[in-house]
Amino acid sequence: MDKNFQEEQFTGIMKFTPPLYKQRYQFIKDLVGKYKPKKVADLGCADCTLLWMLKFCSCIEVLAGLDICASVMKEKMHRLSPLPVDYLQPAERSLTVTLHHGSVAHKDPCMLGFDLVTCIELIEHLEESELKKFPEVVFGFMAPSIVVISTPNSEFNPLLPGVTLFRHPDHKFEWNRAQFQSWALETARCYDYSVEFTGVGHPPTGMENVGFCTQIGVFVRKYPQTSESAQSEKPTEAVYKTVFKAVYPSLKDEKYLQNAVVSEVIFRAQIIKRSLLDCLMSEHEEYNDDPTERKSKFQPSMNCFSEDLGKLVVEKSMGPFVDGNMVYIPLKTIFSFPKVNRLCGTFEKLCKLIAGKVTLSSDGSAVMLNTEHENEEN
Ligand SMILES: C[S@@+](CC[C@H](N)C(=O)[O-])C[C@H]1O[C@@H](n2cnc3c(N)ncnc32)[C@H](O)[C@@H]1O
Ligand SMILES: [Mg+2]
Repeated sequence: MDKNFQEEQFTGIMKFTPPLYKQRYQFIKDLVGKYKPKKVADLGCADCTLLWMLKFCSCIEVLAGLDICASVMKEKMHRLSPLPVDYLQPAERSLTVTLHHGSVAHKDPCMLGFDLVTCIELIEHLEESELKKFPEVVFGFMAPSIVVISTPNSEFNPLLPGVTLFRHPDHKFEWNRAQFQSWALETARCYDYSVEFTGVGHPPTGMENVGFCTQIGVFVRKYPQTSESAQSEKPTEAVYKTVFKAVYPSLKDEKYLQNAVVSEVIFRAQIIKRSLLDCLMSEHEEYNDDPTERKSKFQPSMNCFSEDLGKLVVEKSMGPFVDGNMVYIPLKTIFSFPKVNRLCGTFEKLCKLIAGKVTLSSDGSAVMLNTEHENEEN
């Protein structure tokens, strides 16, 4: 028996493991993993569960949902808001999530420029007049690189207990594989897409001829969109109503980048200061000399810092030192830490981001920390 399908005596209880809706969402997640789209729109997004799952895909920078029913979208849309952790540790990517109230039978410029458009269990809910307009809106107007459409495969229905006509009372139709494939092939031909058919929800052993429980068409646009074709028919009027918008904190935003860099610089400087003072104290104990005299001329060997995790190779000339009550940690040393390096990119950017936020030596080349605070803490 197939591993994701369990059945008892065929006419008895049948259930998919994982549940079919989860298999559909996982199919989309896998596709996102494969194609790495930046902008994804989910049409007929209902309670936004798929969008919520997709917000964790780090390639995605724009997520949009559309549904004709505003109340179902609003039910759990708070799940799409940033969490406290998103502010504490802003991600490197930017992410904007928007929900629109409207119909897939209408064009709206907010749906332009997407890489992937998903329509999961949507088309069978469309009235005949809406279904007629759907290809022109999705493939002609939105024209994303990839469209995924899933819909029930009616050939599987005899295996589902209790299903007489349709699987759901709101379904306007349910197609067999030949019907779906002929509609999909004609749509693909008309709008210059290729289409491949697959599905989720395997039939039980011996019943393979009925096909998947959910049939899926993956449409890929044949030619890259030219700016001319993208511009050719832009309606001036927005018809959808935006019901939700969240802009996630991101290191792409200078404000969050500055916070992250300043905290990292202070954190690194504190660690170096502590190692330096520990070295100083152990050398003092070893030689039993006058620590104040030693302190003022102390320039440690880099061995003191060799155990600092993740530190790049540091030249001896970059070494930190103590002068009087101040510890000087050269910015070059701090820049050599991988995380600081990655966040800033260039040394100039590091200097710019911390200017006015971190106390620097008069020539601006080193972070200055007071040794006094160290003693107060102890
Ligand atoms: C069966 S639900 C599928 C929900 C979701 N895609 C999923 O897979 O869990 C179909 C959704 O399509 C929405 N819908 C129906 N007609 C629509 C239309 N013309 N435009 C946009 N959404 C529509 C319904 O409100 C409903 O939320
Ligand atoms: Mg349905």
